[in-house]
Amino acid sequence: MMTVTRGLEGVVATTSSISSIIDDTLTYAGYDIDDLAKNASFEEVIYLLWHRQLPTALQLEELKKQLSENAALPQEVIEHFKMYPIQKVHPMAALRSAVSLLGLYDDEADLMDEESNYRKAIRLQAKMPAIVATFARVRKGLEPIAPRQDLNFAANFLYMLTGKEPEAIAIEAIDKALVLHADHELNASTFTARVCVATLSDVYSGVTAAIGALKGPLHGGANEAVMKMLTDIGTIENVDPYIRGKLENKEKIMGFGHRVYRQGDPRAKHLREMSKKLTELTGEPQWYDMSVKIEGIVTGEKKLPPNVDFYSASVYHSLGIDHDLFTPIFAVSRVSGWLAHILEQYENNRLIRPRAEYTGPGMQKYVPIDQRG
Ligand SMILES: CC(=O)SCCNC(=O)CCNC(=O)[C@H](O)C(C)(C)COP(=O)(O)OP(=O)(O)OC[C@H]1O[C@@H](n2cnc3c(N)ncnc32)[C@H](O)[C@@H]1OP(=O)(O)O
Ligand SMILES: O=C([O-])CC(=O)C(=O)O
Repeated sequence: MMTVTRGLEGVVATTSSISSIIDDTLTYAGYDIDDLAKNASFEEVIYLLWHRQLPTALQLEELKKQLSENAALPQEVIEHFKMYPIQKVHPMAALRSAVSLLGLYDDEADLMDEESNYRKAIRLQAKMPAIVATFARVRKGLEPIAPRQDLNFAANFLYMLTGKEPEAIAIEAIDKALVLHADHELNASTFTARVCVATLSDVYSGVTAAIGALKGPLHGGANEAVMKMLTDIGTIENVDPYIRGKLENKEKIMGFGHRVYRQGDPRAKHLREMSKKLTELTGEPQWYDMSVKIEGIVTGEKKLPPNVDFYSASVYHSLGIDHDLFTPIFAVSRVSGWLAHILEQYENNRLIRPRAEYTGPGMQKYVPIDQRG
C-alpha cells in the first residue's frame, strides 16, 4: 500500500540554494524579501538568483549590458504574432508559444554545457519583456517598439508597451513587482520546469512548460482573476454581499490562501502599499478601498490572508496595463527563478519520476472487438 500525499503537500522533492520559505519568511539566497523589495533592482535580483550573491557594480553593469544587447526579438517571432488569431489568443498562450519559437532560432538551443545554458538564460530573460509588449501592441494593430539600450529592465518593458518614456513612479512599481515575483522555492511552475529539464531536455522546453503551469488561476493566473472580481464587484457597497455570497457558496476568493504560508505572504504588504499610492495618484482609490474591504472579510471569515496576486492586480490596473497582461508580467519576472532552478537542476541532475497508486479496474482479459457487447 502506497501513501498518497494529495497535491504533494509538505513533500520535500529537492534541495535548492536559490530561495527559501521558513516560518513565513521568504529569502532569495539568504536575503530577506523585505530588504530586497526596499533596496534591490530587478537586475540585481536576477544576478542574486543565478549566482547566490549580490553583484558588484562591475558585475551588475555587465549583466545589464548583456540583457540590453539581447532584448530585441528576432523578426521571425514578430512575424509569427501577425499570423495568430491574435484577438482571441490569451497572452499567456502567445508567450508560451513565443518562448518555444525562440528555441527554434537559437543555434545553441540543444547544447547542454554550463556556459551555453547560461548564455541561453541571458537571452531568454532579456527577451521576455519584448515578447509581452510586442504581442500587446500587434493585437491592437500597433507597430512593435524596439528596446532602448539606455533604459533599465523595468523601464524598457513599459517603454516597449506604450511607446512613451515611462514616469519614475511607474518604473519603480514595475521594478518592485518584478523583484517580488522573481522566485518562490518549489512553486508549481518552478517544479514543472525542473521536472521537464530533469529528463535532460533543453532550457526552452523547461521555460515553455513552466509558462503553461503559471497560466492557471490557482497559480499565476490568479492576478487577472482578482481584477475580474474587482471589476465585477464594481462598487465598495457591493463588496460585502458579493464576497459573503461567494464564501457561503464555498467558492474561492482569488488572491487569497497559500499552500505554504500560514500567517501571510510577506510580499503582499509591499504590493498593498504600492496599490494605495498608485490608486490615489490615478484618482481611482476605489480599487484599493475595495481590495482592503475584501481582505477584511476574507481574513475575518476564513482566516485566509492575501497572497502576492491580490494587490498586484490593482497595481497593474493603475499603471494602465491590460488585465490579461498581468500574468505575463508575472512570467517576465519569474523566468529569472525558473532559469536559476533549471541551471541548478542540471548541476546535480536526477530524473524526477514519482509513483501513482493505481485505482483503475483489476486485471482484464483482452476481448476482440467483434465480441465486445
Ligand atoms: C503566485 C501564486 O500562485 S499564489 C496563489 C494564487 N492562487 C489563488 O489566489 C487562487 C485562490 N487560492 C487557492 O485556490 C488556494 O488557496 C491555493 C491553490 C493557493 C492553495 O491551495 P491548497 O493549499 O491546495 O488549499 P485548498 O485549495 O485545499 O484549500 C484548503 C481549504 O481552504 C479553502 N480555501 C483555500 N483558498 C481559498 C480561497 N482563496 N477562498 C476561499 N476558500 C479558500 C478551501 O476551500 C479549502 O476549504 P475546505 O477545507 O473547507 O474544503
Ligand atoms: O509558492 C507557491 O505555491 C505559489 C506562489 O506564491 C508563487 O509561486 O509565487
